[in-house]
Amino acid sequence: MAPDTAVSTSPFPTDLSPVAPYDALLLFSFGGPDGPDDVLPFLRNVTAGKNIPDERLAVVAEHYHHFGGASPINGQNLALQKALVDELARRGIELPVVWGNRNWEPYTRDALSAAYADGARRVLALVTSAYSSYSGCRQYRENLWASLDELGVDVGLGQGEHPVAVDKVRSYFNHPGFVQANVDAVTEAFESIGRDARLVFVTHSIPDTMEEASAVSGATYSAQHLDVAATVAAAVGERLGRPVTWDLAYCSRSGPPSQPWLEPDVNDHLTALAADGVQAVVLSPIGFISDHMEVAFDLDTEALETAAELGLVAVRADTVGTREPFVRGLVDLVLERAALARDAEANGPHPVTADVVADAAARRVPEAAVGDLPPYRSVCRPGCCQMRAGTPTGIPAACSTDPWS
Ligand SMILES: CC1=C(CCC(=O)O)c2cc3nc(cc4[nH]c(cc5[nH]c(cc1n2)c(C)c5CCC(=O)O)c(CCC(=O)O)c4C)C(CCC(=O)O)=C3C
Ligand SMILES: [Fe+2]
Repeated sequence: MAPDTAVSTSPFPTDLSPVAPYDALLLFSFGGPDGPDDVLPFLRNVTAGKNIPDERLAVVAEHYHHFGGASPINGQNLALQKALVDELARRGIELPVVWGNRNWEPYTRDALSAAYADGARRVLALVTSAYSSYSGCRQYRENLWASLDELGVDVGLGQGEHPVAVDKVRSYFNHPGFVQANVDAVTEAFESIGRDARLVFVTHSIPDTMEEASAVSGATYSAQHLDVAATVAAAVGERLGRPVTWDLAYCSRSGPPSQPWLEPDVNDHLTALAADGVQAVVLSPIGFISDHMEVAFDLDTEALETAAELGLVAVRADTVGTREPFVRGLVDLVLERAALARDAEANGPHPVTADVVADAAARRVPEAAVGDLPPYRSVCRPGCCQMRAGTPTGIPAACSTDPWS
């Protein structure tokens, strides 16, 4: 117990709004086509400067056309935006929530521009990806920097001068809210399958080079998933009253076949499990927060078809979507990031910007995490999550101690 005379170091002073210094929250997502005419321009946006073969693009365009040319992701982001607004209101917190995307309308720049016109000068970005890697973190931060640059020019500033300052909520893969919502969803899937089953966690594959580069600010992309998977599986086992056997598999590989990506592919893995005598599987898409195209097509269409062909009984667990523990956790993360910002302003750079904060007690603001890994950094390190280790992209990125790395 701290002595009574101790100076209060509460990260949540009562004289300030709990979200100060922020005046807007940016729900920051990938984006997806709204109709058939958007599919090709959207895919061009996504793959600009990437080494994605034309054949792969034609295949992915078909996935979208299979669903009428519209991605489910935009409706899901609107639902999450509404859930965040409701949860903030329930707590009596005033903070407008704007929605912007990297690859489709509403674009990041336009969302920031609207927030700026409404008076916002300090914006907090919440990315719809729970894990850290080039695709899940840095690429969003690069888009943020470019968008802020354009907005600066719009309002009469020069290139490199930003009218709004933006911070980012840390990668939240091991936050208790995200983990709890996954535990609930997987438990429900086991209850619905009503028999013993292998638990197969699934996430987006990435190139091996991107996996290696993801180590700069902490555990790698695959290590982050393995930690969450172990935590979720253990909690589900406790709920069911028996241990659960699990694996991690990958979906949605692209890139040329010559380039190594994380494996096993979920379809290959199901084939191997069936050959081993496994009869039933629960697929848990822990790599994704909503049922967007990777889930709707790569899992619900393709992987479930593979399972059926193999004679496997298979159920796909829900993504966290707008589940209550998840949304509550996101708002907790917003308050935590605001407390970190206030603390940094009052007491100098926060330890989150230092190299190692292994000891939870040494943190001036408590940051919740479950599993074996520490909470992820709120401010990315120089060179964090490049496309490949040791090869700077040369593209500036916001929300880092070194934007130009
Ligand atoms: C790690 C990761 C996430 C999870 C984190 C996060 O959620 O952000 C994610 C999410 C998503 N990926 C999406 C769509 C696409 N991703 C592509 C391509 C790629 N993804 C990659 C990685 C990831 N992607 C990578 C390494 C590539 C290769 C090219 C590159 O380095 O960029 C391509 C091009 C065609 C193809 O190659 O498949 C498309 C169309 C959508 C929208 C879905 C919808 O519309 O509902 C979402 C949410
Ligand atoms: Fe992707």
